[in-house]
This record gives sequence, C-alpha cells and structure tokens, in this order.
Amino acid sequence: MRVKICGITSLEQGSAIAQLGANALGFICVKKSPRYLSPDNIARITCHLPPQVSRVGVFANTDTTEIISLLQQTHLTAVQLHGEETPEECNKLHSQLPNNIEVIKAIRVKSAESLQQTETYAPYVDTFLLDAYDPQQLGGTGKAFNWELLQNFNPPRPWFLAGGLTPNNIREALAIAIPNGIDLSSGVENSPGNKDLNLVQQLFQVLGS
Ligand SMILES: O=C(O)c1ccccc1N[C@@H]1O[C@H](COP(=O)(O)O)[C@@H](O)[C@H]1O
Repeated sequence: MRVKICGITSLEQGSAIAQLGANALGFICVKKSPRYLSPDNIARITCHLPPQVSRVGVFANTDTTEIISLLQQTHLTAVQLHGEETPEECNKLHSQLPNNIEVIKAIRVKSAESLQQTETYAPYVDTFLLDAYDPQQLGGTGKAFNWELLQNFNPPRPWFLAGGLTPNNIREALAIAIPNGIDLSSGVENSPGNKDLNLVQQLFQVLGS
C-alpha cells in the first residue's frame, strides 16, 4: 500500500519519515497554508530523497504554467490538485506534463454524490485522493469524513484515503475502506509542518501488525 505523509517542511524529517517506511511525501505549494514551502526549499529536500519515494506537490487552483514551472525547479514526481480544478483544467495539465508525472485529483467528500465526481475526472487524472470537505479550509483540516460511504466505492483509478487519519483510527478506516494508499498530515504532527516522528513510527507499527 502507498503511504503518503504530507506537509513535509524539513530535510531531516522528510528523510527520517522515508526511512520509517513512507513511499510518498507531500509538499504544500499553497501559499496561504501554514505548511507552505517555497520551491527552493522543496528542491533542497527532494534532491536528497531515495528515488523510489514519490514527491508530491500539493496545489490548489494554480495556473498550469505556474505548476509546470515549479515542477521544473523542484524534482517533484506528482502533482496533487486540491482545489476546485475542473475536469478541463485537469486535462490541460495532464496533457502538458511528461507521462512520468502523476496527476492526483483530490475530491473533498461532502456526501455520497461527491464520489460520483470520480467518473467525470477519471479520463484526465492518474489517481484520486479523497479528503473531508470543510467550508473554511481546503485541506490539512484533521477532519475525517463518513468512511461508511466508501463501502462499495470502486473508482476507475487508484485512490488514496485522506482526511483526519491518525495512528489511532487508521485500523478502523482500513477495516471499512480498501484504498490503494493512505495520506496523513495533521494526524502525525506536533504543529503545522512539524511532524512527530514518534507518531509516524506508531503509524507504521499499526500498519505492520
Ligand atoms: O495541509 C495543508 O495545509 C493543505 C493545504 C491546502 C490543501 C491541502 C492541504 N493538505 C492536504 O490535506 C489532506 C488531509 O490532511 P489531514 O490529514 O486531514 O491533516 C492531505 O491530503 C494533505 O495533502
């Protein structure tokens, strides 16, 4: 299973988290987030990570040209679109990126209807990420959604489960849903952008048991 830890802001923590077992790390490129990291700082971290670790840039409603320019500066291997990007915008970005760059579309789940969006977006993205909906914040909310909605969820692309996941609730989540990957941010941190390595270690212990 893919395990993505998002909101990495330092090389020391990124390397330690990869060492503990994460195979994807996320870097927040949304300027108003407390976890925002500049392109220069992202590049300083990504160039030292093991090659098998996916490096995901998280964007929200960012212009395609800006995303492509940032990818060229940072050694990112994936783009997570976490805003109100339309299927047309996803198509435009996907068609302009090299095939080895993964496009992940976040769907913020309000109700069962939200899940139907995966059918519309599927031709234009590689992967989905399901997060909780919050009217105030785009992501990193620490809020979970109703996992029971996922019982018969079988989307046309691989998908990550995100939103309020912690070492304490991950077992319950995975007993209900069968995602291809999980994504944790605030559930494994001391404060925004400062990850708690003990909690990350605890997560891998639970996943391995
Ligand atoms: O983490 C942020 O600050 C953030 C800002 C803007 C868009 C997305 C963001 N984070 C994403 O939110 C989810 C879930 O986070 P949490 O585990 O509930 O804290 C995760 O996919 C992050 O990539």
